[in-house]
Amino acid sequence: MRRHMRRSTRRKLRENRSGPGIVASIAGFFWRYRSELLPLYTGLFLTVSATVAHRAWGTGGVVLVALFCLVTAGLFARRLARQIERAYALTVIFLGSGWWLAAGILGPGHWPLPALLVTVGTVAAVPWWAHRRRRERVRVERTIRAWPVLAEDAGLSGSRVMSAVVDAWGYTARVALRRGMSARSAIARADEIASMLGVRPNSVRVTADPDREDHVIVRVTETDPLARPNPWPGHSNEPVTITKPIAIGTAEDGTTTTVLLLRRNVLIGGVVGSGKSGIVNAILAALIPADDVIVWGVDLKGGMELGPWRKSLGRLATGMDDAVTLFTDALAELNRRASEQADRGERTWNPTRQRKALVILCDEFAELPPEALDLADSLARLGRAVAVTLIAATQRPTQESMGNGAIRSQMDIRIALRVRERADTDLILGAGAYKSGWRTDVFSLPGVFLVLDSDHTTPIPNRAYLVEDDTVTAITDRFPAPVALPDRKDEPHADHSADPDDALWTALTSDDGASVPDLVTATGRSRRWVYYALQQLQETGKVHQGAPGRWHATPDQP
Ligand SMILES: Nc1ncnc2c1ncn2[C@@H]1O[C@H](COP(=O)(O)OP(=O)(O)OP(=O)(O)O)[C@@H](O)[C@H]1O
Repeated sequence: MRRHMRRSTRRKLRENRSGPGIVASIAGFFWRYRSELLPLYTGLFLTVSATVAHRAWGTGGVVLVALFCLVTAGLFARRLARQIERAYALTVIFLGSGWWLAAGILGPGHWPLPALLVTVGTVAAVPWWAHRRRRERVRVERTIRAWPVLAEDAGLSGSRVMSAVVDAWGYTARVALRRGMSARSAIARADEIASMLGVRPNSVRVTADPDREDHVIVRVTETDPLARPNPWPGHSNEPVTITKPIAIGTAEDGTTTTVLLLRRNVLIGGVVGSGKSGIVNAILAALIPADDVIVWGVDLKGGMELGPWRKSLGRLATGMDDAVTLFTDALAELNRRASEQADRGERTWNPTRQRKALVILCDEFAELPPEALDLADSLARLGRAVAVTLIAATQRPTQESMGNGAIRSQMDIRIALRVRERADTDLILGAGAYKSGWRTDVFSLPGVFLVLDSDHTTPIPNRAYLVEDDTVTAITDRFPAPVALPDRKDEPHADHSADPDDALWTALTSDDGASVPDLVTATGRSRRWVYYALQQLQETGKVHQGAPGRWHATPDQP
């Protein structure tokens, strides 16, 4: 890349300049390579200044100046961000001041000072020459200088780099366009910019500057941080809840990619093998431990994808008829919640352990029969207030496969993996996304995605966590789906007012636990109901018997 840029910059400069003098060329060389030549310049400066000091000042003056320089430079060096850089700078300052002190008193030609300057100076220069961040910075500076000359090749004549930030994987520059040029036309020139810079295909991303139409942000990724699979990191120590964003991968800039699922529907799209099921797995791995959510799955590949999660799913439908039944029941649950909300006089359903959010996750959404699509449409439209979330994964979310586009318009979070055609990016992310720089046709690796929602408004590539099969087994063994409490319509006792599920848990979590008669009184339900509830909760390890006849909620295991 560097050779390519250097060559074309020189060619352009030759074309633009009329006969540079030899002195100008030599000066230009020493200026251009000033970073690499800094050790030489430092050695020269030390020699000349020590010669002057030796001739002009006495020993006292030299010592004072050396001490002053040592302390001042040392204070500056301490401000460097990295410890290793601070240590290097302090060592060089110490050695340089020591040599200068000796040279100022004895004269720079006094043996062995010249030999020491050359040998110690060369050894000390090696880390400087090798320092990756310095080299990166120099390279970006050169790119910025060369930009106005090279930009013509990419159809961006008149543009200039306003600022640039170098990071571990590349650099990001803010580019001012020539007057009259729109950000959109610069965004369409990402490939030409990559060619102009001589970098890998698809390693340049151009996005609009939110503040100005005549500026764009150019991101050049030199080392792809997403090239390696991103292993699932395990659960954090924080309690998992659907009310907080969950982590599903890592962004190109090294930050964790999180999405908030509560009161939002999710569309995941991408070609075969792009990693849709991988994202579904990452979502499940993060969500399953939350005790304020129950997940129902629809997998029209006969359970191939969601089958391994069966133990942790409240329900799993693997056939067309099952899917229709599941969506019908989900809609009935939604309506039940809505009327319960109305009775309680509450506007929104706030998920708790007893009143869980419901997430319906559907792989191969486009395969659903039309009647299920109608039900899914109602769920997507009406589910937010009662904490029902629909997550749909599909290859191409066309109008037909998304219930004439009605369901697509209800999808608040759009996750786009690799697509084959540009138009498919717009199908997943929304019209105009591609032209605004949201390009996923350039992705080649499974699990690399863009996410668009109210929290993610710039097209930063991410890689989903890769959840291996044994991780799925470990999670499902540890977090089996909670068993629904029996829904028996026993006559409540006259003094009963609380929700029976809430009352049951309150009684079971009290210090002394509760006996069956206590639970009957607390819940207002029959003995049979209580026995049945305890039996189910015991099977899933949620309750245990302490003293004979007394039941306790089992504390959450670490
Ligand atoms: N985040 C990821 N990191 C690395 N590899 C992944 C990731 N996600 C998926 N893969 C790999 O890519 C391959 C295809 O993934 P997956 O089955 O998720 O794709 P898909 O889009 O669901 O395909 P289909 O449309 O056939 O269901 C699998 O071999 C999987 O191991």
